[in-house]
Amino acid sequence: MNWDETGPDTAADPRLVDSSADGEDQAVEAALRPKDLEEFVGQEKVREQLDLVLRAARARGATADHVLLSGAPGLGKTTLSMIIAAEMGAPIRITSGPAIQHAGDLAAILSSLQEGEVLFLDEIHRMSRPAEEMLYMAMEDFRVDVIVGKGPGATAIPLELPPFTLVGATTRAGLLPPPLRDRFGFTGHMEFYEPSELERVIHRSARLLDVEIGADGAAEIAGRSRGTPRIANRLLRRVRDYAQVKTDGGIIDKDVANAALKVYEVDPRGLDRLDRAVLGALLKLFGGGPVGLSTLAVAVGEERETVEEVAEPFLVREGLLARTPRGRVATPAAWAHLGLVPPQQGSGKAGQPGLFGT
Ligand SMILES: Nc1ncnc2c1ncn2[C@@H]1O[C@H](COP(=O)(O)OP(=O)(O)OP(=O)(O)O)[C@@H](O)[C@H]1O
Repeated sequence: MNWDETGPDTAADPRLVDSSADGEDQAVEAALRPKDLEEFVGQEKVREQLDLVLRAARARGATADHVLLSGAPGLGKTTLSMIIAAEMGAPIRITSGPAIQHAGDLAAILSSLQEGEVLFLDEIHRMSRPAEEMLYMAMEDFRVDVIVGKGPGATAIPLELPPFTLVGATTRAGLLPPPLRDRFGFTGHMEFYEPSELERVIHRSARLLDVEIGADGAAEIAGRSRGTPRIANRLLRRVRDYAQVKTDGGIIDKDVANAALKVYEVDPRGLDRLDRAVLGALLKLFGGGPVGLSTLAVAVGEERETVEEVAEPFLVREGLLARTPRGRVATPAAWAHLGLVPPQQGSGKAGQPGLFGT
């Protein structure tokens, strides 16, 4: 198969393999979200542990303990928070760290919660410091002190809160200050999904979208979904479009999925045009490295941050690229993936330290 690795228009924006949600995702995701723990695919450990936490709380007639969910975007944190509310028969309020810039914003939300309500706080690590400190007391004592006035005349008015369950979500649990982390009764770490789990997600979504898909078609999409259900669902929708136009709505099999994803430039391992441009430049222009990030970014016509934050994490996770103190280095798997042969040791450019800037 002929995949183009370099070229001037390397920016694939918006990217089909980006794990954050775009407008179309948000509209469709509501329909595709599993409604209970039973329907939620994979994450066996988190599911089992959470099931115990929720059952025990229900048996006691109590509000469930606060839950922290950590993991990359698109792995199901929002979905799980909704499931927690559904399993507890409680309403849910959804907000996010960046939306709460002042302690007063948080006080307004907390004071309007109903008893037992689930408060889902996405990107909890991005909350402002004063709001975070208010949250400590709210989580522990179901109370907040609302400060009225300024300077020496300021007074704290205590406000009792109904018991509630905070579900915090973060992409990086390590960024949370320990006092906040410690106030969660349960922490679930969401892992990337196995291809077989993504196949189940795809079959389920296909049923809901009324799309006919074969086992080999689902496997083909799953393998390119970067371990992420959101990407699996998005690729399924694009393959469905292709099948609708090119095969008159025929069944999605391996060949259809393959041909569709070639059009969308998502390769068999889930790399898109930007990923392949970065990898292609590293191998073809710099002999596999080491090469500095800035040099690599110029070579693909992208910003340094785009290469570092958008392309590299997946390439590193896939074991195709390594970040070393001397610069970016391609692994043997990278050469194999692009069907190229690494230069012989000593005869080529590869492995010569400091040759390609920083
Ligand atoms: N375990 C799962 N089983 C089936 N579908 C899933 C699962 N996890 C996620 N999904 C689907 O993937 C999509 C994205 O999930 P969700 O919005 O919960 O991710 P998230 O981790 O909250 O992402 P973000 O951090 O960007 O908010 C949803 O449409 C949901 O239906």
